Amino acid sequence: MTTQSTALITGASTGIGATYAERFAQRGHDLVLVARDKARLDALAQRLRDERQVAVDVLQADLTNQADLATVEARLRDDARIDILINNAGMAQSGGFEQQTAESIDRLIALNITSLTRLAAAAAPRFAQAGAGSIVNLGSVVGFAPEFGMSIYGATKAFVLFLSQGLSLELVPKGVYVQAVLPAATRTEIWERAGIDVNTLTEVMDVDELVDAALVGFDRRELITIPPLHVAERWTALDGARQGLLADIRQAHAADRYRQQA
Ligand SMILES: NC(=O)C1=CN([C@@H]2O[C@H](COP(=O)(O)OP(=O)(O)OC[C@H]3O[C@@H](n4cnc5c(N)ncnc54)[C@H](OP(=O)(O)O)[C@@H]3O)[C@@H](O)[C@H]2O)C=CC1
Ligand SMILES: N[C@@H](C=O)C(=O)O
Repeated sequence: MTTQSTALITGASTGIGATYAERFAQRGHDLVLVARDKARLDALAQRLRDERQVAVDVLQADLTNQADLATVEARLRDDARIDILINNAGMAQSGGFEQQTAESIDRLIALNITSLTRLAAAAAPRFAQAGAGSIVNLGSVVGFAPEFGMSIYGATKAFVLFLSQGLSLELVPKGVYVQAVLPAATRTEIWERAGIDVNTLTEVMDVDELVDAALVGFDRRELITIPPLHVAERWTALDGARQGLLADIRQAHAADRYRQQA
């Protein structure tokens, strides 16, 4: 059986995921492409087989469906050729918090949080056992921006950042690389799917540029890759301030500002 490195990419039928598929095929990786739209997946798979002479499997799955998610989990657990997981599938939020329904909330969290976490959990033990493997999680700068107005979406992306930092601390000592990629507005269908005209946005990055930048971070084994952040020190300062806050936590007693004056 071939030991060719294989990348499993979720949300691979279009946008960032489809671009990751192009790039990893160019790099000679075999692929497993996951999404709901089988026709688009099949067309991309055949083109990449023809153009790049790599093996491409299509795994049609709705990652908000428990049975489909379990199928993809099993593939990650059982297929030893897969050593890269691109946890990319995601959706944005349509409307404000008050316009959300139980179903829209459940769908957003099921895709952006549950499926991403479950797939990382399916891959991590085998990667750790092998002492190798990469897990790439697609977050968003919106995870830093409650001002953006997509409160649930942004919260899902803040989750992705936190999870990636935690997984990196746990898995890097076992030889597993973890990367969180945080794009800003990037020209894909996600906007139209959320009912937003991408052409109304002032600045939008081309998807090829986003993924190529994310892969620079991947090749450098960077933990947090924020392609649109031109002042890298902003992130290091933010994360340093976070760690400073933790250092100032005194758990035994409430801070003076919360203590009733006698
Ligand atoms: N574009 C942007 O501005 C930004 C995007 N991101 C993040 O990047 C990631 C990719 O987004 P982007 O490429 O822009 O989005 P697109 O909407 O262009 O693509 C989303 C992909 O996810 C798949 N997908 C959607 N729902 C499901 C589902 N229920 N089950 C399985 N697959 C599903 C879609 O395929 P199908 O419909 O065939 O299932 C598609 O392949 C997301 O996590 C997003 O949050 C982060 C910051 C900015
Ligand atoms: N997907 C975009 C918001 O809809 C983003 O994360 O910027």
